[in-house]
Amino acid sequence: MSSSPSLLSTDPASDAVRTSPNVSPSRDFSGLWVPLVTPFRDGAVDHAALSALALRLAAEPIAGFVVCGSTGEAASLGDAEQQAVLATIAGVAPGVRRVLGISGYHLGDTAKRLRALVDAELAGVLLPAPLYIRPSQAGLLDWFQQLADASPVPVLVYDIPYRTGSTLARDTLLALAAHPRIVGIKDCGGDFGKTRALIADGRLQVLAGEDAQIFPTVAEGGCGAIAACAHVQTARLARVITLLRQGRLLEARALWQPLLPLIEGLFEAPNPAPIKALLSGRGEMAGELRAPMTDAGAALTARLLALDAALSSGD
Ligand SMILES: O=C(O)C1=N[C@H](C(=O)O)C[C@H](O)C1
Repeated sequence: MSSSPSLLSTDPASDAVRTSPNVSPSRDFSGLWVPLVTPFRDGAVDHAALSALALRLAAEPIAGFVVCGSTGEAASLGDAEQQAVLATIAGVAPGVRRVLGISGYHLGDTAKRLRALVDAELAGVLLPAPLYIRPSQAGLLDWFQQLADASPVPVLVYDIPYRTGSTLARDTLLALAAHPRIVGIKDCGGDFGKTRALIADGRLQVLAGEDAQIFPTVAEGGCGAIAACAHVQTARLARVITLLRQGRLLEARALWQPLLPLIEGLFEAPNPAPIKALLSGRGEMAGELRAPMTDAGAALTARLLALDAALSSGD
């Protein structure tokens, strides 16, 4: 897992693009975010494994953690469990910025949960469209505006139609960019024209939300990524983003292309089963998931372990 100087280390000047110019630090979400898995053991959250994972990743060049996102299996965690997960991460890595995933379909309840975060010391919240309902664009606009009004911290819109059932239209996102608390988007929208339009507009920070889209998104002007693959090969991924933001395309591509088989493998079964299997194979946690999630299977796990090991030995 070590990274050799030849590929990954940097001279100070080469790492100059760490944050976005002209963006206040508290509203800057650029860089590589790790949407943490939630380790389970014998059916319960394994806080020891979670602490060890957060500590390991805190030493890597990341922008922060996304807690209780889709990769964190938030849908299978009760409220008390979510709070405990957040507390564990804040306890072991207090210096690492935290974004909390908040999803739901009841506007009032979701707003209440947001208002309750006033003392949670979060960098932001990650907010998807209401699940299951499939409202009109006007309804979606209203959902995000009302929740952004209620949020005590900056909001990243989570555009993920294949999970929520709702597509956020380009004009809806551009209208949301006018809200003072909406600062960015985690882009799983599957429409690169929309991605480009948001980057060109410039008001929202665009973060790739699909692991395979990290390179094209940042190469076209996005500022980072929230990606499950960042649990492993973290320094290499962070370096790809830094190099792209510096316009060093060929160097970035040389680091990126060897990652693709691993990234593809990590999404051959529903996320987060493969990344949990890989972390389990590395001895970092049990590979347990909560129903209805099912495990990644022995063959995929073995392939992921081999790909990860080969990347690490080639650094
Ligand atoms: O947890 C997340 O946030 C991520 N979501 C995507 C998903 O919905 O599976 C994938 C991404 O790597 C991380």
